[in-house]
Order: sequence, then structure tokens, then C-alpha cells
Amino acid sequence: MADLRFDGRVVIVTGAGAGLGRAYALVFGERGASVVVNDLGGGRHGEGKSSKAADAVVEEIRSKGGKAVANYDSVVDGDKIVQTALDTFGRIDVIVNNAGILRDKSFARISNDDWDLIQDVHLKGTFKTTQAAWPHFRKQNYGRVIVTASNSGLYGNFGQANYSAAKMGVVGLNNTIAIEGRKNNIHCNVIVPTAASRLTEDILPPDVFAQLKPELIAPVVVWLCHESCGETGSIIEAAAGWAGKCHLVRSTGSLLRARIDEIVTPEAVRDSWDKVTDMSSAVRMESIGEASGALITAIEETREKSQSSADGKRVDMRPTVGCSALASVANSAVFLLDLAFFSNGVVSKFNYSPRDLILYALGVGSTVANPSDLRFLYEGHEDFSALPTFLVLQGVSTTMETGIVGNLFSGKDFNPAKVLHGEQYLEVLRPMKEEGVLEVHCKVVDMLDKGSGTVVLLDVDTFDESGEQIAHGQMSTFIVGMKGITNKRTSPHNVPTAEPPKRAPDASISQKTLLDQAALYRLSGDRNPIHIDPTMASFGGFKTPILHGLCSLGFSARHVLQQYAGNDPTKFKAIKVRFSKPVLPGETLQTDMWQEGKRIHFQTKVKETGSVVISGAYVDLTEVSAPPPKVCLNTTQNIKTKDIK
Ligand SMILES: CCCCCCC[C@@H](O)CC(=O)SCCNC(=O)CCNC(=O)[C@H](O)C(C)(C)COP(=O)(O)OP(=O)(O)OC[C@H]1O[C@@H](n2cnc3c(N)ncnc32)[C@H](O)[C@@H]1OP(=O)(O)O
Repeated sequence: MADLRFDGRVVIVTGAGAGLGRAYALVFGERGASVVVNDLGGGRHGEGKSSKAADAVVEEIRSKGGKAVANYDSVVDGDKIVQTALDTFGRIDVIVNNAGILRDKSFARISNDDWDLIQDVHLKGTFKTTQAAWPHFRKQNYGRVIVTASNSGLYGNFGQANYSAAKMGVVGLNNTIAIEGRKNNIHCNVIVPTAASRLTEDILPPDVFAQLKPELIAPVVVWLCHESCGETGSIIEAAAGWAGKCHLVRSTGSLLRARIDEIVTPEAVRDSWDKVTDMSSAVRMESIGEASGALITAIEETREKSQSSADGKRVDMRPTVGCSALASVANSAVFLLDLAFFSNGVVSKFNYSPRDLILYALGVGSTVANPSDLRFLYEGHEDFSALPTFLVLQGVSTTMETGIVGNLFSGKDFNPAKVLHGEQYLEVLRPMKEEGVLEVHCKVVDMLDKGSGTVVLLDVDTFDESGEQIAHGQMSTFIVGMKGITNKRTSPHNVPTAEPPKRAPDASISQKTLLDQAALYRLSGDRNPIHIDPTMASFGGFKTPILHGLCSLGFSARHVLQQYAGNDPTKFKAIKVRFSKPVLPGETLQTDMWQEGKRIHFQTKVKETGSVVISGAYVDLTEVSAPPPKVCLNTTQNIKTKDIK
């Protein structure tokens, strides 16, 4: 592999007159970078000023054929240092925030000056210098930043409270600027060096001191600043020719109350303290999303415990915490009557009325602009009926309400915001009435390891109030990032997807979803906040809230019914889909269809991006018929297309 070069790059190293900074500057200079050697030239306690140190390093770089310029400003005037880079070399690519001083005192003896000076040089100096370069980094879509922390910050060190605080301060600064810089290819990392320098020479024993050469750390910093290094947001410890990544970890912790409606008492905290502080199965937290996701899990576990404590009997479900990913459906249009647990599954009952059927139909894009949709939107219509896919709603509500999926991962790092709908199957066995009660039996039938996550398969059987089964379904949830739960990759229980024929689609219908589509759809029962709340969506790794998978399914099923069943819901038999990519509210769904007898294969794309979002999908009809007469079709290249605005 090629040597790591910095030709054409401009690098600022602060505090580069000696020790680590000098070592960094020399390696950058040797590898083709133009280097701004910043050093105020003061003593290690911040006293005095001199241009000597910086000048000597500039001379050293130049004597080896490199390019360098000196700067003698304090890092608190970081904008001046950046200006030197711009004035001399015309750009800035890398900032190594290395400058530092010490004012060691035991905590009780730290004066305001001791405190302020240390915070100024380490924390404010890093802020000022990096911030001055930031607009240039963003404009050129490239930047590399190193901030320098210390073991005194990470672990504490007697007599260095002011310095420890500043050093942890730069870690926090780095954590956030790494996130903010990501979209502009600005990488920020923390180096935690243990080097023989003027800061450490009388702190470390002489034999250890001799092994801690700055030259053994400089290559680590130089690699982190190279354009080919993808690392960002990390804390890297380096010393004596060794480097390692350092992480914050957290214990699995303990619930502090038995039920969601109980308060937490100090005694309960005392009694759980061993578990709270047990680090034997500590896990690392990669992001605020992960950390908060675990809190959501704690809330859900408490709710699940509350339910289990009902000892298998029916329990009264009430809406609970608003931000919960498993938010209650008790206020939803499809009203949850009650819920019970059986051996390996759960039963729930739902009351529904024409209002719920209409709300669902609107949620999946039925519109009065299409006259044949009126039967789904107006209870006074002579053929008023439910869209058959209404029967997918209750399985999701039951799963979320009972936590039967979350329960499977008790004690694991389960983040509900990372539970995606993977696949859905629904077979309608009998027509449903305009109103009534649905009893839904839901159970886990298998778990699969899919490499990037775990799939949980759930069977869902739906009965009407007379006890007749009206539907059988299967949903799969894909828990992104959950690994090592099972060795199984496939399951005999899984209803398979089916690939479409290898020819151009026979028909295609496009329909733009509303920006408020998820906000509307969720009123039918799936209150999962990843579909509405930007913060919760970010916990799942999404930039903005995503559309419910079942909402997209509803759109496509409608398109198939329109195209091949005259929009007659009684001709619907079954549907199977895989949700292969998320959809954003406001995007246009394009359902491409292929007829093979009574099976209509389909694939749904987002028209704006061309991404396939539903794959391996089909609708089985009892009978195929022509589209209703009032639907106007345009024929283009053998593809019949209708755009619903
Ligand atoms: C707790 C309460 C229950 C909650 C129920 C749901 C509540 C709802 O509110 C939630 C939602 O509606 S979420 C929105 C709808 N769903 C989505 O947007 C998911 C879209 N899909 C994806 O992003 C990826 O497919 C993704 C991320 C799922 C997988 O992508 P990759 O990691 O890139 O996987 P890939 O490399 O393509 O394949 C690896 C193996 O996984 C199988 N696989 C892929 N997608 C799958 C899917 N959607 N469902 C099931 N299996 C899937 C692949 O086949 C492959 O396995 P194998 O090698 O064995 O074939």
C-alpha cells in the first residue's frame, strides 16, 4: 500500500514548539504537508512568551525540505492561527489541538486564575481554533480535527482537578462536533497521549518516562488526520508504541420499581444498588440514541412486568409514557378492549366501527378523487366495506401493546427504535362486517439470525365475535443490530416471498403520499414514535421519521385491487410483502404489477429515488376483473399507468 502523504494539505499544530506538538509537526512536514507551527513560547505554567520554540521547529521542517510557517498567538485567539494558514498557504485541512499548560494544585487550593487559565487554554483554545477553521472545512467538504485529552481527565489524577475538567471538556466537545461534522466529511477524534514531555517529566518515574517518546505517538495522530482514515468521534489512547480505543460503558442496570404506576423509593434504590453498579456485563454506548433507547427499554420492561404480575389473567391496559416506542393503542381509533396472555402468546380484543374503517382507508391513500374509492370512505355508500388490509392493524398493536417481542430480549441491549417491520402476510378467510369485535391471537413462532439483525416471526390469527376465524397472518419484525440470539437463518414457518416474472411490468400505478401520511396513518393504532417524532427516529438511525411499512402495504394493495379487481375488496384473498427499504412521508409510491393467473406479483418503488421499498410481494385474488370504468388509464410502453394526485 502507498505511503500516507499530505501533499497539498495544510496542517495547524498548536503548541508545536516542543514535545508532542513538535513531533506531530515534523511528521506532517516530512509527509508533504504545509505546517503552521503554533507556539506561544511560554513556560509550562502559562508564563512568558517567546518566538524561539516555534521558529526552531519551522527551521527543522524547512531544513528537511518541508514547508512551514511559525505562529505565536495564544490558542484563545485561534482565529489568528487559522488566518496565518490561510494567508500563507491559502487553505486549512487539519487542526491538531495540542497546546496545553498545567497549574497543578490540590482541589482546595485551586484559585480562580488557576481554573480559568487552564479552561481557557485547553477547552476554549480548542473551541476557538477549531471553530475558526470550521466554515472552511464545510465549504471544501473536508476537514480533520484532533483534540487532546488526558488520562487525568478520563480517570482523574490527584492535584489536577482543573486540568481533568478541561480535558473531559474537550472529549464532550469532540463527541458533538464529530456528529455535526459527519455530513461534511469532517472527522474529529480525541488523542489521549501519555508522552514524555515537559508536562510529564517530573510526574512520571524516570524509567517509564524514557519509554514515552512523542515520536511513538505522532504516527497515530498523523494516521487519524489522513484523508483515508474513516475514524471519527473516537477516543484513542496512545503511548510507548501502543494505541487503543477507549469507550464509555454502562452496566445493564436495574429496574427500580415493579410496576409502571409505582413511584421509586430511596429504599428500592438501596436494595437494587448491587445490580445498578454490577459492571460484569457492561455494554458500551455508541450514541445518545443507544443510551436513550436503553431507557425506553427500561420503561417497557416495567410495563411488561406490570402485565406479567397479572399472573396470566386479563389486565386493564392504560396509556402510559408518551415517548414510549410501544405506545398504547388505548386511545386509538381501533379501540383495544382488553388483553390477556396465554401459554406462548397473547390475545387482544378490538372494537371497531365504520369510523375506524374510513380512517384506515384515508391513512393508506384512499381518496374521493377516485370515485371507486368512495365505498371505503362513506358509510352511506351502498357497497360500504373495509379495505381487507385493515386486518393487518391488530397484530402490530397487540405486539406493541404486550411487548412480546421486547420480552424475548430481556437483559439484552434492545432498542425499540431499531425494531422495523420486516415482512407481512395476510390471508382473509371470511369477509368482515362494518363494525364489531376482533379477537386477535398472536404468538412468536420463530427467531432467525440475519447477520445484520434478528428476525422475530409472529403468527396472528383473527376471529370475529362469533368465534369464526376471519384471517390468518404472519408478521416479521427485524431488530436491526441484535445479534447472537440464535444460530438459525431460515424457518419452515416463514411464509415465503415470491419474485416477479422477469419481464416489464404489466401495469403500474403511482401515488404520492402526503407529508402527513404517517401522522394520519398512526391514528389507526400504530403509535410507534419513529413515524412521527424526529428524536425517536434518530434513535433508530433515521434522519427523519419514516412511514409505517403497513401504510405502504395498504397503498400497494389498493393499487392491485384497482387494477385487477375492479376495486372490489371481496376479491382479495391474500397478500405477502417484504419491506426492503424505508419510505419517507411525502414520497411517491409506484406499484409495478405482473399478472400470473389470480396471483398479482408486485414490487413497490419510491418514484423520486427509484429505490425498491417493497419486494417479493404478491396479492392473491379470488377472481381477476377489469379496472372500474371510471378509472382512466394511460398506456405508455405497454405499461398502463394512472397517477393519483
Ligand atoms: C416490538 C413491536 C413490533 C413492532 C412492529 C413494527 C412496528 C412498525 O411501526 C415499524 C415499521 O413500520 S418500520 C417501517 C417499515 N419497515 C422498513 O422500513 C424496513 C425496511 N427494510 C430495511 O431497511 C432493510 O431491509 C433491513 C434493515 C430490515 C435489512 O437490511 P440489511 O441489514 O441491509 O439486510 P440485507 O443485507 O439486505 O439482508 C440480510 C439478511 O436479512 C434478510 N432480510 C433483509 N431484509 C429483510 C426484511 N425486510 N425482512 C426479513 N428479512 C430481511 C435477507 O434476506 C438476508 O437474509 P438471508 O441471507 O438469510 O436471505
